Amino acid sequence: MNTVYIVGNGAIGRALAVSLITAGRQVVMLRGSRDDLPARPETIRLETAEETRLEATLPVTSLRAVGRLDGLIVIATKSYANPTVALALNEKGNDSPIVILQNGLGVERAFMEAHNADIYRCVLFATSQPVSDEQVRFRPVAASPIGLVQGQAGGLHTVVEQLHTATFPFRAVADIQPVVWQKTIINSVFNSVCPLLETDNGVFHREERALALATEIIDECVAVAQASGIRLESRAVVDNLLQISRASDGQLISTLQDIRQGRKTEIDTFNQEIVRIARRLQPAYRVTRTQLLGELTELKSELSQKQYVMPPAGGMTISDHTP
Ligand SMILES: NC(=O)C1=CN([C@@H]2O[C@H](COP(=O)(O)OP(=O)(O)OC[C@H]3O[C@@H](n4cnc5c(N)ncnc54)[C@H](OP(=O)(O)O)[C@@H]3O)[C@@H](O)[C@H]2O)C=CC1
Ligand SMILES: CC(C)(CO)C(=O)C(=O)O
Repeated sequence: MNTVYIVGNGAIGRALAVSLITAGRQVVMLRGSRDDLPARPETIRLETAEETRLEATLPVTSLRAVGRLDGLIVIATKSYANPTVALALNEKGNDSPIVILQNGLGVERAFMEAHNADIYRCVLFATSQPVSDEQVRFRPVAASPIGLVQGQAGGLHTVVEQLHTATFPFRAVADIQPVVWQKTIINSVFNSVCPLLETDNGVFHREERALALATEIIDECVAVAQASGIRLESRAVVDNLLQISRASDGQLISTLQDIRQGRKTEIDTFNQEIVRIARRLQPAYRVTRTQLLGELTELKSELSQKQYVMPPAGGMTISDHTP
């Protein structure tokens, strides 16, 4: 049986690990951000849509501690870690296929530059969030599509079979790029507007003005997608945004959680990547709303990392950030 190596012991990586182990597959979890941990078993509980709880114990070690990886490699880290993770995999002389389970445009680039292996891209139609140190709440919305971005198309169905379970479903698609664009445009709206308004994902189906702003951003980004040869219509993206807004009413987007906890965000692979692509077009496209929202989100993240503190009675202080 082929081992599935999951890099990134976060909300998505853990949900995938439990779904695979409880279906009888072989899994090793590789920590992406830590290389100082001894190998040890870890028990993870998964709360799924039907309120059923699945539990699995799996080996957890660090990416740097393992030797050559012979199996299927799944990348479930945050995308800003990709250059470092791709380099660490490259140092192992690795040629196992890689599947990238991340949001964002161009997130596969670091792996394509570092590896000759087959590289697949998945667009996640699921939400997953930690409930405690051992427990994750996971909700699949639909089977997550996987498509080839580098290498031989013949392996796609085998890769999907290796990852697909009833708990965390996947499906093969011939062309993943339109799906990547649609989801990235949706992320460019959710992951900037919600953190800036300090509100939950439901705002677009509740508030007409928020939906009007979302539609303007979507129109800007769809024009860039179409000029880049991607078949995508604004109406379909707006409908999908509204579905997600209704389904995740009350939930806080990951970017807002990242900002509140002083962590980096993935906004560079959403708004800012679309801005870069728009600039390279001949003639260049202007995506002013998308760009401004991306820049404000980046700035908010930077300020939170510098630990600006807003005291309750107004006036701002800057806390001492001596490391
Ligand atoms: N959660 C969700 O509902 C959804 C998530 N996604 C996407 O899935 C991907 C994974 O997200 P999610 O699991 O929620 O994220 P989490 O923050 O829960 O986990 C991400 C993992 O990334 C690793 N990581 C973070 N920083 C670094 C670093 N500097 N170097 C190396 N590794 C690092 C850590 O792995 P370790 O702990 O092993 O060190 C961390 O656990 C993201 O691209 C996200 O946008 C898409 C749709 C929905
Ligand atoms: C757009 C959304 C909210 C859909 O799950 C998402 O991608 C996320 O949770 O990061």
